[in-house]
Amino acid sequence: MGKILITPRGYAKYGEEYKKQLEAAGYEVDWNDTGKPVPREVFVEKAKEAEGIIVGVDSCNRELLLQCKNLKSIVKFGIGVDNIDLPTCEEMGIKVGRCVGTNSNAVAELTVGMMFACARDLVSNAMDVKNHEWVKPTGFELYGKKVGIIGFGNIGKHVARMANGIGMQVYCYDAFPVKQEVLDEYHATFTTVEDILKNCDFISLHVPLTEETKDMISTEEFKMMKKTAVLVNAARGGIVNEHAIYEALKNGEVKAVASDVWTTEPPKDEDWIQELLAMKNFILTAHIASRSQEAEINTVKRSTEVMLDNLM
Ligand SMILES: NC(=O)C1=CN([C@@H]2O[C@H](COP(=O)(O)OP(=O)(O)OC[C@H]3O[C@@H](n4cnc5c(N)ncnc54)[C@H](O)[C@@H]3O)[C@@H](O)[C@H]2O)C=CC1
Ligand SMILES: O=C(O)C(=O)[C@H](O)COP(=O)(O)O
Repeated sequence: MGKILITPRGYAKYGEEYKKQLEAAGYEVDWNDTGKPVPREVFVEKAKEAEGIIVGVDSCNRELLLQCKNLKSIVKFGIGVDNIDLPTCEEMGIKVGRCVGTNSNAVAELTVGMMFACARDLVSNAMDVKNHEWVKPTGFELYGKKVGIIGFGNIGKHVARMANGIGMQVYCYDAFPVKQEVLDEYHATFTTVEDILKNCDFISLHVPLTEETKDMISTEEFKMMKKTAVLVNAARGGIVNEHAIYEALKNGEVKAVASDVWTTEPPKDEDWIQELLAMKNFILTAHIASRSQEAEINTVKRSTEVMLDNLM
């Protein structure tokens, strides 16, 4: 009997019915219902036996894949496949699937929430109040401001839709041309990354992590931004150079940075990172953008469908 390994915790929360579908198709399903990440050595041992793996952020690198002689399909429980060695999968004939669009709205809502939080110092003010400091910072409104969306895919478009509702001016850039009717639908103006960096009040990143996007925002790019700019990264750690965030905030080059992601999650215990985390105008969340009930339920359903399609 073929085995399917499922590691994301979200699957076990909502997946009873979908696990049964996989079993009815003749597979033995091993899912992670511990509520904790699967320890690496356990993941490796189980992956070696599996025909299919539904995976969140566990690394499916070449070293692992070469040991997975039965593996026919990996399905990302989400969208970003930077943790999966795609060339090795191709070489070994392993099909890789994603759950396109299932978490886009959730990520966009967190992104826009971060924009509001940065503009009005919500996190730092709430912390001040918890520390018995009744202080009143003056922030600014999103209405009428320019938002620059880099990566105009599923999430980028949801952010644009929300920005339209707020009354922001929407600018976007993508590596691929965006049709005029799509730009019209989102009241968006296609422009360059440089224009977004220099002129936008809010800059939001929604590109995958690739060789091209690694360090896309670093020291030079921060220096191009307005001193009042807010940068939000709910895409991937490594797209923004993290030491450059520290330098830019320390030197007052931008108003605030919010990130849901980090190169090494959780961040390492280094002095400069601790200093950055203590800054009032820096927000880091624990890669939670896709963690809404709605997105998790959509993703359980879709990851099951994609796995069954791939294995048939
Ligand atoms: N924080 C979180 O929990 C989550 C983060 N993500 C991240 O968000 C990223 C985007 O997700 P979706 O919008 O669903 O993907 P998508 O594939 O719909 O959109 C990505 C867009 O980026 C564009 N792009 C690719 N390389 C580019 C480059 N070098 N320069 C400019 N544009 C480029 C693509 O053409 C595409 O339009 C994912 O790859 C993933 O890393 C996704 C879901 C959850
Ligand atoms: O879809 C993506 O890309 C993501 O970043 C995932 O949704 C996040 O993965 P988990 O931490 O939920 O396994």
